[in-house]
Amino acid sequence: MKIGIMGGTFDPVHIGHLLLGEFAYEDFGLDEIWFLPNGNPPHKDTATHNDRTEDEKALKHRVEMIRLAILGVPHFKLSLHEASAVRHSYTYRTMQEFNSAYPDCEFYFILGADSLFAIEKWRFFKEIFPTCTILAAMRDDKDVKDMERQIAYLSEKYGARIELLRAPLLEISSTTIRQRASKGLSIHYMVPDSVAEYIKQNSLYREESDKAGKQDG
Ligand SMILES: Nc1ncnc2c1ncn2[C@@H]1O[C@H](COP(=O)(O)OP(=O)(O)OP(=O)(O)O)[C@@H](O)[C@H]1O
Ligand SMILES: O=C(O)c1ccc[n+]([C@@H]2O[C@H](COP(=O)([O-])O)[C@@H](O)[C@H]2O)c1
Repeated sequence: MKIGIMGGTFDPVHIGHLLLGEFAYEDFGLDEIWFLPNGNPPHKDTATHNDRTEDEKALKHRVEMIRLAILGVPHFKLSLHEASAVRHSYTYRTMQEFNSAYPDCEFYFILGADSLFAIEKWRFFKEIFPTCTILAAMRDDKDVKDMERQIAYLSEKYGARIELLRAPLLEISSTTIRQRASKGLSIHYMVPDSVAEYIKQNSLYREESDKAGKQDG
């Protein structure tokens, strides 16, 4: 089996993530795409620092939104392998564990340009390359030439196997969605309807004063 791993923080999952998964699935003849939310990303400020309950609550929301976003798509699965708010999520470790647990599977790690250009800062990043082929999509200001240069650089220096993933360019990020939701602006069409509804129902990303107002009213 050929498995695509769509790793991310997914705070929240958006159509940019889903499109990467879908194009990787089709263009590389993959059998399944596993969405892999990281529980405790060492590199992002999702942790509420010393408040384990809040971290767990936030992780539960991120996981639930993926569950809703991929509902009814048989080739999209949710992997809870990194879904611990306590243990740090490191890609090298997860990919080594996947390789050991599923020796008959071939893994493809899907990421966007920002991740491809930052990968040398990841924990024990050289250990990732033997475990998978990386499928890298363009994003933001990185064009095909920038991508090809970075792919050639990582391939020559570390023997990495990296392919360019050609998916529609979408200037959408979880940051933009959180910012829009916090101001009460529409996030429709940036996330699946079910995810927009979940964010609304649970008052996610709202200013604290708004949440208090909602509870009062
Ligand atoms: N619009 C997009 N185009 C291409 N790649 C994307 C896009 N959005 C996210 N990705 C990629 O998906 C992976 C997971 O992304 P992540 O969950 O951090 O979302 P994000 O939108 O980058 O979040 P944030 O704005 O909070 O940093 C990363 O490898 C990232 O590069
Ligand atoms: O292992 C690491 O050190 C590491 C550092 C940064 C990012 N990653 C992984 O890269 C994927 C995309 O990360 P992000 O920050 O865009 O959500 C996700 O699966 C992260 O766990 C991994």
